[in-house]
Amino acid sequence: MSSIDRTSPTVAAKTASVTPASAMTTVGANASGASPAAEPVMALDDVSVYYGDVEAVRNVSMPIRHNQITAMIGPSGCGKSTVLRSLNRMNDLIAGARVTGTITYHDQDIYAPNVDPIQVRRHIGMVFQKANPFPKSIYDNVAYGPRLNGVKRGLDDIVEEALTGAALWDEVKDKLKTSGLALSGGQQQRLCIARTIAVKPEVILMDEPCSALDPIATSKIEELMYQLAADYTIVIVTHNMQQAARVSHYTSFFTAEVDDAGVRHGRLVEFDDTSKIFTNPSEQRTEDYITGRFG
Ligand SMILES: Nc1ncnc2c1ncn2[C@@H]1O[C@H](COP(=O)(O)OP(=O)(O)OP(=O)(O)O)[C@@H](O)[C@H]1O
Repeated sequence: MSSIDRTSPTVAAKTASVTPASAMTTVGANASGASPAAEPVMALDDVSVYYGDVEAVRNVSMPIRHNQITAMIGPSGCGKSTVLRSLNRMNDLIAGARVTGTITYHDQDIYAPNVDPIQVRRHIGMVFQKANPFPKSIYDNVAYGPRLNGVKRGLDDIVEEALTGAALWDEVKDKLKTSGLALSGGQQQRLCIARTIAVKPEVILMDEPCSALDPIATSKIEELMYQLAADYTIVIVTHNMQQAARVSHYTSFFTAEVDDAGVRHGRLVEFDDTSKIFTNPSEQRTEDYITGRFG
């Protein structure tokens, strides 16, 4: 296997039911809309991530379900970003980082020796904490990935479609030649989302995409996430529990534990429907965290 196949029959049918974000505004009020029927697109099985000799995250197992939004929450340093980066092999770019266990995408091990990480990232895209447009025009930012993939024709349509999908088209359609860096922070983040969806990934990883944004720009991105979930599977790391409760269908709660040898590791405490995590979690540690008793 040298490439990654996203057309597995296991996810041929779109099974998600998406609840409008506006219907989910307060912590605990989330009707979740989690679709138990949604097939996993990805699965983590006993995943540990090391930086050199240090095991930063230990034994994580959870599914990432098709066209659902999965949030990762937990206190600082518990390994949320580390796990997120392992989902599209971004950790490969960090010297000394190593993943054990299995992460599959459509039942294919993305760390198998014959899998090309660039192919993985084509199917599993990423949006970072700080918007990072290239110092290029808005058009060229969005066209960058398709051009890299050898697309020469129909770029105008691809750019319009991606900017429309990222809820930015109306704001920029008359200034496509303007630098992406001239946009506001929230617009830059939506430009980065447009850049990501222009290459039509199936999964979008978002690492605290709103942490640098004001509340209005944040609510636009949250609304956008909900729209994107009709077509994409999204995994989001967020420090903001209300955000996790508002936007996600599933939530994984991580914490850091100190083992018998005194070494600190990130652990997945609980994974469940977001509504369950925020109203009736199974673990005391989850309840303590979401009620603000620690973290
Ligand atoms: N590039 C790296 N090299 C070495 N150690 C790292 C690296 N990145 C993260 N770590 C360590 O891995 C552990 C988990 O970090 P990570 O950033 O994944 O946690 P997090 O839950 O996302 O934290 P935060 O919420 O503060 O962003 C921490 O102990 C951190 O110091």
